[in-house]
Amino acid sequence: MWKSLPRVLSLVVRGFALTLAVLATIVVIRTATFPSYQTSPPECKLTDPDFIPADQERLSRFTSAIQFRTVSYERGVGTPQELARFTQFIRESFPTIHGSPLVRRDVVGNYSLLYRVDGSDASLKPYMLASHLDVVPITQEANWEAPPFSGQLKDGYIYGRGTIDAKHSLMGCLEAVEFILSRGHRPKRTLYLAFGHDEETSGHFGAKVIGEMLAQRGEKIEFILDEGTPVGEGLVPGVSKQVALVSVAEKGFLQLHLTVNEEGGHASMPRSESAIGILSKAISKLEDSPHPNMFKMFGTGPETRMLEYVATEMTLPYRMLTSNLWLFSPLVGWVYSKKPQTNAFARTTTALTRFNAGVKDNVISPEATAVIDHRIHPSSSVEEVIEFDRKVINDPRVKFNVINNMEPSPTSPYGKDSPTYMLLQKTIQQIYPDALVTPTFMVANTDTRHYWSLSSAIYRFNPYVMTPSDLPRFHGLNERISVQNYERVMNFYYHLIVNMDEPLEIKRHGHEDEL
Ligand SMILES: CCCCCCCC/C=C\CCCCCCCC(=O)N[C@@H](Cc1ccccc1)C(=O)O
Ligand SMILES: [Zn+2]
Ligand SMILES: [Zn+2]
Repeated sequence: MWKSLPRVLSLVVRGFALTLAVLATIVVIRTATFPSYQTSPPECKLTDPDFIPADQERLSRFTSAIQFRTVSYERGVGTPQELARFTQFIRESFPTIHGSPLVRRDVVGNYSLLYRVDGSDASLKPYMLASHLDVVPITQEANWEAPPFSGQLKDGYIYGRGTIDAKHSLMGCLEAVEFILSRGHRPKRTLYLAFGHDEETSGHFGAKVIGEMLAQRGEKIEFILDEGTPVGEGLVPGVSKQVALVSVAEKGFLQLHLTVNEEGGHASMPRSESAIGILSKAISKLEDSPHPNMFKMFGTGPETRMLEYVATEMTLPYRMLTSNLWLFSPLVGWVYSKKPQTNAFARTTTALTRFNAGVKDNVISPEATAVIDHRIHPSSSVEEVIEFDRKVINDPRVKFNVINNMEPSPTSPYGKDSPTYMLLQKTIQQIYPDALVTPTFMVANTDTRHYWSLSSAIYRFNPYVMTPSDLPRFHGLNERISVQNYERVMNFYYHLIVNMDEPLEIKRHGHEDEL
């Protein structure tokens, strides 16, 4: 028996070497032949009259919009007077829209705005551009480089709350429609503009009512475009070109309230465990036990499709990994888990957002509460997340209460078989001729959840460029947009509206059919 050992070992080594060689060959072949999902940008000239300049007048309108403190604090707690002033400002700033016989304006839920621009061909389904009037509150005001409600122009940037979330798209859409109507053009297809007033606190009194109103009218919408993912520069690992990230889906969310009630009493005679201690252990277990990494689970959802769309444009090591996700998805998953902004694409996230307990230094608190904010990966569900958390905490003294939840959204059509996605791609390439375009999903949420019944084609995209260092500006300090980006925003919506005059059909040219 011992005599045959060298032979057996040699067979094992050879078998191993052969397997490696076969795997390496497949990897190399797939890397070399991986299909490109990118199309060349369309011909277009971005010169007057096909261009909206960010001139003094338009910049000043945008600056003024930033100066309205339309803050949403909690659900149902906003700034009604500011909203009323802001909607009046909008009415006065866009006289052509507000005087046009083609435009119907409805005020919904007291402050939200719904415009309908009547197209010339009533047989075409309308489409909808969405944004919101409200903004989140300011933190650390003293640390801003320019006052947060100033709209101050500094070194080519306009500073202020709402500049990227989302008064840019609100004003950008209005500027585009004003521009088109003032040139005497009537769009072929009816267009809705839907601007909620409480998106930042879940859209319950704004977008939800708009959605219900349109549903009641029996309106079916060709496609909806809301705020969303940007044109990333340095955001997608391994890609140096700009990548326009078009979100075709949205994570779900689950806001959980955890409570522990225990006996309180005098701090001089503590029991071995307290409400605070029990809850602290529970939430630290949650933080230490991330939800499964979907790449590592050989995911096939939008998290992998997004990468495949740009695979051929990646640097060689990333290109090799991405062209061979069948083998390397665990490794890619590991890479993605290293940064918060990429980790959010890999899994359901867990954020501990509130922790409350105690009334006095020498009183043992009888109660401790915490809020957990989960954003649910498209391949998971609310039930799965609650189940996971219960197992991890494994302590019946911790009571669960669901505050707010939403299942991950349906996925909208994308790729060459979707005329609306391709129309978005074409418009993006008119503004960003060098950018790649890829479908992805939103890691945060938008008002579009109130519009699911209106359309099966819902996209979330912000037509401005963002770098990794810009991401903390969302809801954070020094929110700002460059003048160049604001100009691109206006022109993106303008080009989109013009492009919507063309028939929506699947266009196939030669070898692109093969993809
Ligand atoms: C691998 C690719 C990496 C790319 C990274 C891209 C990073 C994403 C960039 C920007 C995304 C920003 C999205 C901004 C929109 C935020 C909208 C928002 O804040 N919505 C609220 C809505 C809400 C939800 C639940 C309760 C109340 C309000 C939110 O999501 O919190
Ligand atoms: Zn927003
Ligand atoms: Zn926001």
